[in-house]
Amino acid sequence: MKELWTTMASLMGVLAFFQTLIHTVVPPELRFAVLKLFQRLFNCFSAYCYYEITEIDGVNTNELYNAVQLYLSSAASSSAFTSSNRLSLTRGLNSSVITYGLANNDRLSDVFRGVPVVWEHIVTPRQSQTFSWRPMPEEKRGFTLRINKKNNAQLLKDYLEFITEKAGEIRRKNQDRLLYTNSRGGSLDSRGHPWESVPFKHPSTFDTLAMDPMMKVQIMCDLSDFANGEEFYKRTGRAWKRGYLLYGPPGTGKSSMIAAMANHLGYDIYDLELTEVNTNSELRKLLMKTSSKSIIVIEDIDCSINLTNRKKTNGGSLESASGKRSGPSESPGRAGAGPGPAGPGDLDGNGNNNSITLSGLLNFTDGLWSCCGSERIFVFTTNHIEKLDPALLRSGRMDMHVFMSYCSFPSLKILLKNYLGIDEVDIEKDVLDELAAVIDAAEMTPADVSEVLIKNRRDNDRAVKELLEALKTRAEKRRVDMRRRVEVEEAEEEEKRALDSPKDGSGAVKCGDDVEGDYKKGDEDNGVD
Ligand SMILES: Nc1ncnc2c1ncn2[C@@H]1O[C@H](COP(=O)(O)OP(=O)(O)OP(=O)(O)O)[C@@H](O)[C@H]1O
Ligand SMILES: [Mg+2]
Repeated sequence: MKELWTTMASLMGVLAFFQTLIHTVVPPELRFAVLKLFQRLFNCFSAYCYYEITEIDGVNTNELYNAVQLYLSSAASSSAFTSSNRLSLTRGLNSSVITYGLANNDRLSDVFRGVPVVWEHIVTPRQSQTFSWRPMPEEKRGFTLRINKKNNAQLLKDYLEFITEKAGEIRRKNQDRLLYTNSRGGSLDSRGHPWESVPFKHPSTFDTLAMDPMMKVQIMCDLSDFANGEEFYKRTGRAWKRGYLLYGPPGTGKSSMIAAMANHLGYDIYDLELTEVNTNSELRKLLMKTSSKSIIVIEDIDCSINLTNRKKTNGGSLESASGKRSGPSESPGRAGAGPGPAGPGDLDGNGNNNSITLSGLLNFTDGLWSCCGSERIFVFTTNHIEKLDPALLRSGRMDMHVFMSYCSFPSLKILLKNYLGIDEVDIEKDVLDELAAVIDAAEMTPADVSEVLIKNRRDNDRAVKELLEALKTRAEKRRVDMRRRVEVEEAEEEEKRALDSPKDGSGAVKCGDDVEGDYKKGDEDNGVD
């Protein structure tokens, strides 16, 4: 120990000697160059390489600096005070997340593929204000990366790529999602953007979503596979996109599922209001202005556009897909026509297709234009799947069809946990059995169940009792309705049979009867062409 201190003292002495020597012998204007020379000499003998990443690269912001800052913020928060005593804390506008950062002139160690590296955050006052078109910060900031010389350049490249990727992930996680809408119609904002956005704060997650647990896991895995599937999509030559069709009665959680998907993946949502889109080319422009890592949603697709008369619109839409006939400037007639089921899909007086068609929509989701970005999910919702054109339903078009059903017993357990904070074990056995027995017959939506639970959430016993009552009443009403319907159907059948049977009651065809005429009449009655 004593020897170490002696060596250190002599080293300090040597350094002090050299410093005095430089100050006395070397003229001030050469001092900087001499110091640089010494630094180079020192670097030759050093086992480390140093890389500087400055905040501003010339006059532009250095993206790598921002990425490193974000990456180190997560490293700093995970290793907390173990390697660094001082951390800076920030919270961005519109964000509810607090970010840790490396304090000025502090350092942090990291390990990449088993290789230790050290980051230092260097902040110095900016000395001379050089001329710039934009005001420069008063401080000069940069990160210095120290890495062992024996590690090759490939490692550095991989490490920086890893940091950039990680930073993107953190950025998405930290920022609140954005919900975009095209409710302004075709008009653009000052930046030429057709979408308006607001922070997306929907709290729905897969944990709070009441649905079949198996299906939930399947959808979550599918989403994760999609998000991590860049390599797979590249290898198989498929566009990196996925389509989901959510269908089921109102109040079964289709919109909640979309919010859960966005929160699960950290994607933005583009809520496409089809009734605000006038032409196929407008639709394409909207698509081109969406970002990757987003969910493009068309809610109530059966109500948004007349998708059934496909034959009528097919020819025209091919024209518009080629970009020759449609476009706002070429379709003034449509501009004031207003949306609605009667309008879309029709040809105008000149025979041009100046409106949005099914094939335009399919080009949007499926055709070449759908690939003008990547990592995008299309979600369509409908309450009436039977109303959709088979072209939309055929396999491969929408990758997953998800039926959002009435509240089942497993879903009920999730809602009880969400709203009342209770599990099965907290409910009396016979009440639980009654709930299980009546839930399917009641066909109550999760929205209806939630209403009952919210109303009584201050008193759990009362909430469960009221829910059971509501379920029983609903099940009984359905049973009565069903019986009545069967009776009406039977009566109608009976009446029809009585009308169909020949007056003499024999039913036999006699000579001279107009057989052909009778068949024709019957066919007409049945609506056969
Ligand atoms: N499966 C569910 N899990 C949890 N909550 C649900 C579920 N379904 C409905 N809810 C509750 O009911 C409300 C309405 O649900 P949501 O808007 O998601 O239904 P929807 O299927 O989109 O209905 P619509 O077809 O009318 O658009 C939500 O705010 C949510 O609180
Ligand atoms: Mg909805």
